[in-house]
Amino acid sequence: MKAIPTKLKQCFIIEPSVFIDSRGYFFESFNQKTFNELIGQKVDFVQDNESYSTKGVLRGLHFQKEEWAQAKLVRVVKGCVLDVAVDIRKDSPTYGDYLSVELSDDNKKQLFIPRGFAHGFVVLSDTAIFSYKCDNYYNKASEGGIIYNDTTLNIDWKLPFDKLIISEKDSILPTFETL
Ligand SMILES: Cc1cn([C@H]2C[C@H](O)[C@@H](COP(=O)(O)OP(=O)(O)O[C@H]3O[C@@H](C)C(=O)[C@@H](O)[C@H]3O)O2)c(=O)[nH]c1=O
Repeated sequence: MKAIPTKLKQCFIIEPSVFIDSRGYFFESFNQKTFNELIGQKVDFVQDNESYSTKGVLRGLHFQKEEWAQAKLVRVVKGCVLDVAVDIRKDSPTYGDYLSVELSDDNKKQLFIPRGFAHGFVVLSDTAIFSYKCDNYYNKASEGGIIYNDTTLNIDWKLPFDKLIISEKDSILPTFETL
């Protein structure tokens, strides 16, 4: 397993070691000890989530506020998504920068997104199963978000806006400037 640093401090691309033989493949999708050593921090994941979406579905950009903030380790079990993490740590030199990475069942990449980020993804394949670990529990009252087409962030979602499928909740999220 490798952890590749990104332009956003504490945000890592994780590449698992995949063992292929005549039966198929095997890989450790998570190993707490290796993971904590590689990223140089101790993260205690407490909740696992999975979602299924069709092509063009965009979920995000989401975060939980203050003491309910969540670090996430995200991956794709089936299909391909463009995953986006936005640095919303006000004291960060990369405040307002975003990282986008294609995650797929083929490349098996994972993205570790620390607390203090907004997160979202768009499905590029016909369907996708998205799976992720969180280091804090879901708390509806502390949910926050940023609108996907925010003009300050100017995120390239790789699909035309008229092909996107977005929940009612996500289509009325506030702008980055209002954070
Ligand atoms: C996120 C979440 C949702 N729910 C419920 C609330 C709601 O009725 C239903 C669907 O919720 P949402 O529409 O918020 O689901 P979704 O848009 O998939 O939300 C997720 O988006 C991605 C981008 C993230 O980063 C996640 O942290 C999470 O915010 O599931 C839980 O019970 N537990 C959870 O942890």
